[in-house]
Amino acid sequence: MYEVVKLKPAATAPAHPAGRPSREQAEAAVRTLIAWAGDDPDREGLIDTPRRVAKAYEELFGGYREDAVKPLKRVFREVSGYKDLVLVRDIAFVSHCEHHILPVFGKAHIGYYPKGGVVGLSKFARIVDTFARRLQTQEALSAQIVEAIEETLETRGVAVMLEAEHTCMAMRGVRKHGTSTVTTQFGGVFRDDPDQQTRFLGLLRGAR
Ligand SMILES: Nc1nc2c(ncn2[C@@H]2O[C@H](COP(=O)(O)OP(=O)(O)OP(=O)(O)O)[C@@H](O)[C@H]2O)c(=O)[nH]1
Ligand SMILES: [Zn+2]
Repeated sequence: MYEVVKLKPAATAPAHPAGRPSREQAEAAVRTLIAWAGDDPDREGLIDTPRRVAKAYEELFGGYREDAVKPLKRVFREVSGYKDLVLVRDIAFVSHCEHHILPVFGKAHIGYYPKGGVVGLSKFARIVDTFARRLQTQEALSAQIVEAIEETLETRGVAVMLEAEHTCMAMRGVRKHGTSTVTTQFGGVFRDDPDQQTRFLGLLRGAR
């Protein structure tokens, strides 16, 4: 059922065929949800809430209007021949699950073996952020990050691990707090060589 969606990472969005609704339509939808929850959208405390929620959505889902691979296009080649593993750990992210539109809080860890040069370390956080600020499953988010890096950077291999808490499991439904979900996605030497996966996982567990 949760088949990993093959998104073209460079695509800004799998947009609705009818186009983006207007801001007024978005605000009207929030009014409807407030009334559905059981409150009066016209009372003083709530009158500006539809405007605020639409504005918050602009930010929380800004990833639909960004090109995820653009940050990776600036490559530094003068690295004295460095070709070993680069691992960026603990990239905090907030996403939203596509089933309940509730927050997912997590950390991403990204490793790669450079081939044609290296990229600025902050760029991995930018990629995570762009994909995270879309409606997601954790599996698809993991796969999209690897696919974007593989398609844009010359590497011998890319590895991604995400650890996240899904508030849709904590706040509602089964109401289990503190559950974390771990996903991994491997490309290149990490996919082909179990020893490389072990090295990546070992460095993740290593001294902090
Ligand atoms: N595989 C996967 N599942 C997710 C993710 N985020 C949320 N879910 C799950 O999506 C499922 C949706 O299940 P449904 O039975 O369609 O919806 P539901 O009745 O709201 O499910 P409950 O949460 O069990 O109450 C739930 O089991 C969630 O835990 C994710 O990133 N990956
Ligand atoms: Zn959910």
